[in-house]
Amino acid sequence: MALQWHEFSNKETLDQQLAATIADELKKAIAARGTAGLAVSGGRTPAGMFKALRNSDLDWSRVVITLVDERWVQPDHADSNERLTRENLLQDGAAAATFVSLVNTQATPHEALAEIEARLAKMPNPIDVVILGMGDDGHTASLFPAAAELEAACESTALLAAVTPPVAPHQRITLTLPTIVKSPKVLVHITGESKKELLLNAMAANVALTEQYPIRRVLDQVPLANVFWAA
Ligand SMILES: O=C(O)[C@H](O)[C@@H](O)[C@H](O)[C@H](O)COP(=O)(O)O
Repeated sequence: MALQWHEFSNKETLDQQLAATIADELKKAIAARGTAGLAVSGGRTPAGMFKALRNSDLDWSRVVITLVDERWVQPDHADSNERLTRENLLQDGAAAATFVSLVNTQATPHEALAEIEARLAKMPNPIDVVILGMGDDGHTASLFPAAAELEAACESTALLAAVTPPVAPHQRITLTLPTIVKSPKVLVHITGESKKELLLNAMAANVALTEQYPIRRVLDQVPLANVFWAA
């Protein structure tokens, strides 16, 4: 595991540079195999980057986009990561991309897993580019510390797992840790001094404590993780 930090003087520059990096990786994948897969995070951090990425000059019709994780709400809900992605990324040029939704109308993600896992047959495997966020508790994707399903989601051979966060709202569906770390390009997108400090603490923590920090468990298995950060 190695971390490469990319620090920017403001969030706008970070968004543009991260978008340019993602676009380059997607173009390389399309040139190599004719198709490219991208998994994006939700939450508050990515909207500006999505807006910068959506006009990148690439053949979006060859790109398959999904989420790293989704809250178990319908796509018109204010907390939906799909809604965030549709409104901010799947517009302009990127409207031509194929989007794979991670929700259906079943009551829980646990019941829906098999159907949604089958949808991901459209997604290149490994996923060419995975963008991770990080929560204030050290979670990434929906790998939450102390969740009952955490160990299974860190060891599963499936693409997806259902997770019940101990504190955060909504049940979740998430890429499993093995699915994330199989990607050749894992990019971490975080902002603010407290997240920088948290990530550095997680990476420095004694290995016995790493279960408190799912982000560390993921990055320990990535040969080179690039962190994009601005205050
Ligand atoms: O659905 C989600 O909550 C995410 O995909 C999640 O893993 C997110 O990346 C972090 O919670 C950071 O969220 P913020 O960007 O809102 O701080």
